[in-house]
Amino acid sequence: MLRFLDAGESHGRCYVGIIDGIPAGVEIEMENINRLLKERQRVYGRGGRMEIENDEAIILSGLRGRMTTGGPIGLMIENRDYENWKDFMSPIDGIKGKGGVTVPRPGHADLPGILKFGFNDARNILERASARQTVIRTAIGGIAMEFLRQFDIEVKSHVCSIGGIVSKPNGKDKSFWINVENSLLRCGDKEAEEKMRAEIDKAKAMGDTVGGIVEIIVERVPAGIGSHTTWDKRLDTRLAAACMSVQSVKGVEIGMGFKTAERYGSEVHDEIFYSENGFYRKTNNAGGIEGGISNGEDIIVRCALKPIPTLLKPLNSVDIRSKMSAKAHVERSDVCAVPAASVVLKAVVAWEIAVAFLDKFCGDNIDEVKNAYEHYIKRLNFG
Ligand SMILES: Cc1cc2nc3c(=O)[nH]c(=O)nc-3n(C[C@H](O)[C@H](O)[C@H](O)COP(=O)(O)O)c2cc1C
Ligand SMILES: C=C(O[C@@H]1CC(C(=O)O)=C[C@@H](OP(=O)(O)O)[C@H]1O)C(=O)O
Repeated sequence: MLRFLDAGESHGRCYVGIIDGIPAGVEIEMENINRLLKERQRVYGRGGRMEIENDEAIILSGLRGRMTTGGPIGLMIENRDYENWKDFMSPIDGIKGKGGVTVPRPGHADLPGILKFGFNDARNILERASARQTVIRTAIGGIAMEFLRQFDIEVKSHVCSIGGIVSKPNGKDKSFWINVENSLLRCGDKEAEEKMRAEIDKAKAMGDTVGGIVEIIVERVPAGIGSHTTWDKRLDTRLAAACMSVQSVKGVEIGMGFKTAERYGSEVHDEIFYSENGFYRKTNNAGGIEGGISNGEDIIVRCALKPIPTLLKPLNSVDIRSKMSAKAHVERSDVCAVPAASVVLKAVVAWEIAVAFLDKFCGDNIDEVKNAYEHYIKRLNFG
C-alpha cells in the first residue's frame, strides 16, 4: 500500500514528508522533482514570500545512490522565511502570543479553526492550513511521477481559465513548459495568457484576488486501475478527494463533468470500437474513467479554485477577543493561486494514479511490479 504523511508549518523550520510503499529499485531523478518545485514557486500571481524561498527537496532516507530501497522515503523542504519568524514560531522558544492573529479572514481556515480547537490566536491555525504545505505535496507527487515514468505514464496540466478568461489551446498537446524565469502562465493560448496576466494585475491593483480552473491530463494509463467494487477503491473517488484536499479547490470534475447533466446520453457516452490494437473510443467525455475504473483513454480532471482569502483591501470581520467589528487580518499574500496550483494538482493526481497502479500491480521491487504489469498487458491484448 502506497501512503504518505506530512508535517510542517508555513513559517516553521521546514516541511517533512514520509512516503511508504514505493517499491525498491526505482531510480529517482532529483532534478525532475526540484524542477517541479521551481515551477510551483515561480509562476505568475505569487506574492513576496516566493522571493524569499528557494524550494529544494532534501531526501533523508529510503534511497541509496538515487535508487529506492523499499524503505520509507523521508524528505524535507526548508522554509527560508523561518529565520524571520523563529522568535514566534520556534517549537520550543517561540514567544507565546507574539505574531498573533485575532481578526479572522473570511475564506481562510482562521475562524472555524479557532472555534474547533479553542484558541484565541488564529496563527495556531493558519500556519498549518497554509498552502505552503503544497510544497511538500508537490515533492511527494514528484516521487510518484518518477515511479510512473517506469511505465511511460505522464501527467500534464495547464491553466484553463482565470477570473472567467478562458484559454483555447490549439491541438491536443496542452503541455507547455513554463518559462520559469519569466513566470509565464501555462495555458497554451498566447492571447488568453496575456488577458489572464492582465486580470491578475487588475485584481492586484484593486487589492483583490482571483480564482480559476486548471486541467490535469494523465496519458498512457492502462485500462483497469481503480475498481467499481467498493466506493473507496473507485479511481474517481480517490482523484476527487485528493484534488479537493488542495487548499482553495472548490470543484472537481472528470471528463465532461458538470456538462453531462445538460446533455442526452447519446451526446455523452463514448461509443466502443475494436481494431487489431484492441478496444478504442473516438471520444473521451468520460475523462478516461467508467465505473471508477480507468478505461485506457487519457484521464482528464479539472479543478476550480476560489480566489485567495487574504485581500489587501480586507473584508469585514470580527475581532475574536473584543467581538468588535474589524477589517480582516492582512498578511503579505499571493493574488492568484491558479498557475501554482496547476503544478501542485499535477503532482497530487500523479500520486493517486501511483496508488491505484500499485494496488493492482504490487511488488516489493520494480521488476516484480513490471512483471505483473506486463503479464496483465499481455492479457489485455489477448496475448
Ligand atoms: C498555491 C496556493 C497558494 C495560496 N496562497 C495563498 C495566500 O498567499 N494567501 C491566502 O490567504 N491564501 C492562499 N491560498 C489559499 C488558502 O491556503 C486557502 O484558501 C485556505 O487554506 C482555506 O482553505 P480552503 O480554501 O480550501 O477552504 C493559496 C492556495 C494555493 C493552492
Ligand atoms: C508560502 C507559500 O504559500 C503561502 C500560502 C499562504 C496561505 O495562506 O495559504 C500564504 C502565503 O504565505 P505568507 O503569508 O508567508 O506570504 C503564501 O505565500 C508557498 O506556496 O510556498
